[in-house]
Amino acid sequence: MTDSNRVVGHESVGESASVETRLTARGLTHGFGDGAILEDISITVEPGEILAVVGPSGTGKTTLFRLLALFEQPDSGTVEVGGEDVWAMPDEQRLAVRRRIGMGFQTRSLFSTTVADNVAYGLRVRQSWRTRLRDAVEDAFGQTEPSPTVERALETVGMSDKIDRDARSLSAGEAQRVAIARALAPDPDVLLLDEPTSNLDPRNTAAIESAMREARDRGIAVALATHDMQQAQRVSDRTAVLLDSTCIESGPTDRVFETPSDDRVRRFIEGKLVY
Ligand SMILES: Nc1ncnc2c1ncn2[C@@H]1O[C@H](COP(=O)(O)OP(=O)(O)OP(=O)(O)O)[C@@H](O)[C@H]1O
Repeated sequence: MTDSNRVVGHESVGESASVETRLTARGLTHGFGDGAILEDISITVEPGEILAVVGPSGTGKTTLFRLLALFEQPDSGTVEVGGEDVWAMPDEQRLAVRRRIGMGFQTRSLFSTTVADNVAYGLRVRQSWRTRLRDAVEDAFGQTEPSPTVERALETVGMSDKIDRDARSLSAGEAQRVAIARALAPDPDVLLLDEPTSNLDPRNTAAIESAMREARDRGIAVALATHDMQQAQRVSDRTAVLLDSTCIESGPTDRVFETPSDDRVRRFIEGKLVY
C-alpha cells in the first residue's frame, strides 16, 4: 500500500512514526481483580481488512479493544506491532506506535468546539511544537481555514456540510461520525471501533459502515467490536467470536457464519444462545 491511496495523507504530522500495520494480540489474559475477563486471546488485525469481534454484552470486547489501543497493559500475553511487543518498547517508541492507532469508543467524546476543530485535534497533537505554535497564532488572528485533510476525513463519514457546526449541537449519530472522522484524520495504520453504531438509526449506521469500508480499502487495518451479528456479516472480512472469556472461533466471516465449527457459535448466530 502506498500513502497516495490512503483516506487522508500525512499532513505536517512531524512526530509520527512509521510502523508495520499488522496488530497482533497473543495470549492476552486480563482481569480486574475477580478473575480473568479475558483469557488467552490471540487475534490479528491485518492491513486492508475489517475484523469483527463479536460476542454478547459483557463478554469483554471493550476490555480487549482498550488493550489493543494500548490504554492498558495486559496481565499477561503480548500486543505486537510489526512483530514487536509494544510493552517491551521504550515509552517514547510505544507512544509513537500508539499515535498510529485511531480509535472510536462508545462514550461521547467530542470537545466543545466546532466540528472542524474536533477533527483537527488528532492532527494537532501529532504536530511539532513549532507548527502548533504557528497554528495557535493564526487561530488567534482568525486566519485558519479547515485543512484539506480535515475536509476529506469529514467527507469520508458524510459530514462535510457540518464542518462549521458547534459539536454540542450534533445528534448522537452525527457526533459518532465526527468522532470517526477525528480518528481517521491522522491517517492511522489501525482503526479500532468499539460499537460505533449502537443506538444509531439506519442512515447514520450506513454512513459509518461506508467509512469503515473506505478505510479498509485504503489499506488501514480496521477492527470493529459489535454485538450486531448482521453488521459483522455485512462489513467484515474476518470474524472473531468472544464467548466465556475467550475467542472460541475466528476465520473468514462467510465461513464463520455459514459453517461455524463451535456449536455455541452456531447457536449464538441463530439467536438461540442467550446470555
Ligand atoms: N475497569 C473495570 N473494573 C472492573 N470491572 C470491569 C472494568 N471494565 C470492565 N469490567 C467488567 O469486565 C466485563 C467485560 O466488560 P466489557 O465492557 O469489556 O464487555 P463488552 O463485551 O464490551 O460489553 P458491552 O457489549 O456491553 O459493551 C464486565 O463484566 C465489566 O463489568
